[in-house]
This record gives sequence, C-alpha cells and structure tokens, in this order.
Amino acid sequence: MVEVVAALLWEGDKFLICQRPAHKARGLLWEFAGGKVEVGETREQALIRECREELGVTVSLGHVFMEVVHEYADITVHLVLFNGTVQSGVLQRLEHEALCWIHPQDIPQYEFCPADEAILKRLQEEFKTTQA
Ligand SMILES: Nc1nc2c([nH]c(=O)n2[C@H]2C[C@H](O)[C@@H](COP(=O)(O)OP(=O)(O)OP(=O)(O)O)O2)c(=O)[nH]1
Repeated sequence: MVEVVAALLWEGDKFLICQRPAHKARGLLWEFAGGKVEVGETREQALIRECREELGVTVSLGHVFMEVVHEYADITVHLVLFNGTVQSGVLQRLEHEALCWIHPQDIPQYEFCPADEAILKRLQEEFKTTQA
C-alpha cells in the first residue's frame, strides 16, 4: 500500500484542483496537489514538500478532511486529504498540465482520479447542505 497525501486548498469558496501530467500514471486526470510520503517524513512534512515542489507555495495544513483506500491495477493507495490554505508564495504551475480553482458545484465538469470519487461526492454533499 502506497501512502499518498493531498491538500484540499481553499481560497474563499473555491478549492484547487490540478491536472496530472500526461506521462504519469492516471495522466491528465484531475487530482488534489500532493504525492507519495517518503521514508522518514510525517504526512504533513510530505505534503508541505509536495506543495512547494508542485505549486511553489508554502501551505498551512488543518484537519484531515477524509481518507480513502483505492486499489488501482498498478498500486493500492491510502490517500489522506488535509484541509489547507496557501500561507505564502505565489501559485505556480511547476509540474501539472493545468491548475484550476473551482466551486464544489463545478465538480461534474472534471474527470478526477478514481480514488477521489468518494471525496468529491462528500464535497458536493456538504456544499448542498450549506445551500439548503
Ligand atoms: N497527489 C494526488 N495523488 C492522487 C490523488 N488521487 C489519486 O488517486 N492519486 C494517486 C495518483 C498516483 O498514482 C499517486 C500519487 O503519486 P504521484 O505520482 O502523484 O506522487 P509523486 O509526485 O510522489 O510521484 P513520483 O513521481 O515520485 O512517483 O496517488 C490525488 O488527489 N492527489
């Protein structure tokens, strides 16, 4: 099982989604910024490092929004998604095909990594609750 950490970065009522590079596994699908936890790192350290590498920013992390386990044909991932915000720096597209800030209501317009489906469903449900 591969430990993956990702960030649900909020700016007002929008959150950041990132399109995976074409040459990587699950290429061109959308995901949350993040990546694999390396040996000797805590989850938070790994996620701060990944956000610097991918986005050029320092993030401030809050509580875990959700965690999921998903079995792909190549790997099984344990994905832990943290709430967070950009603490400092200017967002740069350093590794992804594209970056986009979206409202939860825009989720159906994007094709995400299958492991993220349950997370996106919960985001949509929470958004509907706040609108009710
Ligand atoms: N970052 C991230 N990865 C995700 C998400 N959903 C999902 O299934 N994944 C999968 C895609 C990849 O198979 C794996 C993360 O690996 P990665 O390739 O992005 O990680 P990395 O940057 O550390 O990769 P590497 O080049 O060192 O292999 O988790 C998500 O929302 N965010």
